[in-house]
Amino acid sequence: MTLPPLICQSVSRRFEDRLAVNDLSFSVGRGEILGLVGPNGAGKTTTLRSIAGVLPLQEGRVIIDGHDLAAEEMAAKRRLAYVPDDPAPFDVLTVAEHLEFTARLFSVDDWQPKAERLLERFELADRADALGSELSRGMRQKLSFCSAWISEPAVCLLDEPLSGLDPRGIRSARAAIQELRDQGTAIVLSSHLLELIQALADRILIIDSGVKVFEGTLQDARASVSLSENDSLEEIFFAATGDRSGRRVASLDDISPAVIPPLGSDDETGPRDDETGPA
Ligand SMILES: Nc1ncnc2c1ncn2[C@@H]1O[C@H](COP(=O)(O)OP(=O)(O)OP(=O)(O)O)[C@@H](O)[C@H]1O
Repeated sequence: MTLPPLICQSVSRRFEDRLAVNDLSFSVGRGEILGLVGPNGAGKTTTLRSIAGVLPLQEGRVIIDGHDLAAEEMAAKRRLAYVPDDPAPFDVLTVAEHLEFTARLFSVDDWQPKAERLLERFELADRADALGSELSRGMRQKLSFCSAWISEPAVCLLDEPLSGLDPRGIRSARAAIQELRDQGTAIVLSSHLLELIQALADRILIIDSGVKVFEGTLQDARASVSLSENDSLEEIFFAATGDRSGRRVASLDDISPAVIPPLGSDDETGPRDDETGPA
């Protein structure tokens, strides 16, 4: 039996009286990109920050590469990389020192050649000695990519990963995301760039007001809202999230697959084969 590298089970997150994420469950399989989309304030960043352990988990369960985030925090976090929407490197560390720090933290073998390759790839090699405080917005983004990639994570969370990148950086980042997927990493890719999601994601998770409104493939979504096979994710997005009065054009609930075991399941090792998501 193989568990998906990322399992989120009934995750909820409240900020005072506002429920930002509401009973959200999904999983991401090995070598799969899950596209996370939703309107402003839908709860995408809160979801990613909860999985990454940046926000303490209030309700629900997160399992990363077989490790329960609450019970085995360090083991779970060692298998996870997170590229936040606004990366903030340490002001007093250089670019090269960031990669050394990350590599040592994650016990990466033979990290130096990997770091050099990543710096070349993301066009940071000539800024290796620059301090974090000296980096532009796009350079901080590229450094965040390098730091995530060097740990060879089982699960990678990407929050608006292309923001701030120049055209060459965008091309490199897209290729790097696909290669990471091909190496078997489970990726959650959150973005408002629906063209990016449509091009890279294997499945889509649409959330609105913290609630899942759809999980599945583009084909599933098109079928459920009677769109043609040429209709884009943008059409599906509007159908799923409705107009701003809250009205949904169509319900997509019926085709959202249940892929994880119920909370409190007796089988702590996870779901049976026939209950798991894509392997
Ligand atoms: N630290 C916080 N304190 C209070 N409320 C918060 C905090 N972080 C997020 N929220 C609220 O939680 C809800 C979800 O925010 P979140 O940033 O997760 O949305 P998002 O889908 O990432 O939005 P966007 O697309 O605009 O980035 C919003 O109502 C937001 O105001």
